[in-house]
Amino acid sequence: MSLPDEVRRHAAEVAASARHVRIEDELLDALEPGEAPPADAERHFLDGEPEDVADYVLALNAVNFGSGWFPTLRKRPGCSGYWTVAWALADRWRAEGPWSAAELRALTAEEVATTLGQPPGHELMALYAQALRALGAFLGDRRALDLVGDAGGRADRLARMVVDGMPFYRDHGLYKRAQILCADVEGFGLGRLEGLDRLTMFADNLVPHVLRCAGVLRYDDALAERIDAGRLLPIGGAEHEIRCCALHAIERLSERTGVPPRTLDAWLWHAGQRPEVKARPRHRTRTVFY
Ligand SMILES: Nc1nc2c(c(CN[C@H]3C=C[C@H](O)[C@@H]3O)cn2[C@@H]2O[C@H](COP(=O)(O)O)[C@@H](O)[C@H]2O)c(=O)[nH]1
Repeated sequence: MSLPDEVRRHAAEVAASARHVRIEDELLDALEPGEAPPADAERHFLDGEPEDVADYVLALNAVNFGSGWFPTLRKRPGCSGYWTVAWALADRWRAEGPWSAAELRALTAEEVATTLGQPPGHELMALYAQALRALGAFLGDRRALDLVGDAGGRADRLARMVVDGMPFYRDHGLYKRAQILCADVEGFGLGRLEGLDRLTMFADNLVPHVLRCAGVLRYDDALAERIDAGRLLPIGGAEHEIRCCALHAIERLSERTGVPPRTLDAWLWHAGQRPEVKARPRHRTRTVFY
């Protein structure tokens, strides 16, 4: 069974037995998912050689987590946590070029903090440095485009390669970051991967929040109060139910609309950047998975 199909089945099983989260099916039909986000050539690194852009996409995806710590990050003006990290990394690429695999293997938390404009002792910077060192070890003497080539143009294989090769991708059951990496390979123009439309939604904390704001996901009172009070949720349990129910709801919406889950995800995540959506607290879990 392909990795995305494994995720689809897992999420359906969790959604069927969820105790804290319910999908309001009739509101799902009424959902306006929004529209495709515009390319952002300032906050992303798009304007370089394909090899350098590929290295950027891999490094950015290696640190595409930390939402549980984002309220403690120094954000760039008008930027969310993700965009703060993406923009700072793009600036580094424009100023000094890519980190080579050897440089990745030697990265310290202090260097990562300096690059991203964060306090040196920040816990998330140590995790980012660990993730980037693991990327350097995983690449060996390859560059990012070589990795895409090794996947033989198949999204499922690329996803499994990074899950097998780097522990921080082992978001078992949902594999959010392994799947979004595949979408980004195509999204950043690095090549065609077959099977992209079989990818599921990318189970982070923002898309489920957009669904909650639309009434599609309903949390039980205790869970809702905890999230609205900004209290962290431990990994597993309710946060896993939230992510599985969101993913399962998007599967249903995809079946009805014919729009691939990865496209619905992009529209909804982009919609989630709106101030009125950001004004309401979403669930926070400190994990390397999203
Ligand atoms: N489901 C889903 N989750 C996504 C993304 C992205 C950005 N990627 C796209 C952006 C342009 C390109 O098209 C990339 O594909 C980040 N995240 C997650 O969000 C969280 C951070 O959120 P905030 O606090 O607001 O920055 C964090 O867990 C991060 O892992 C996505 O697209 N879908």
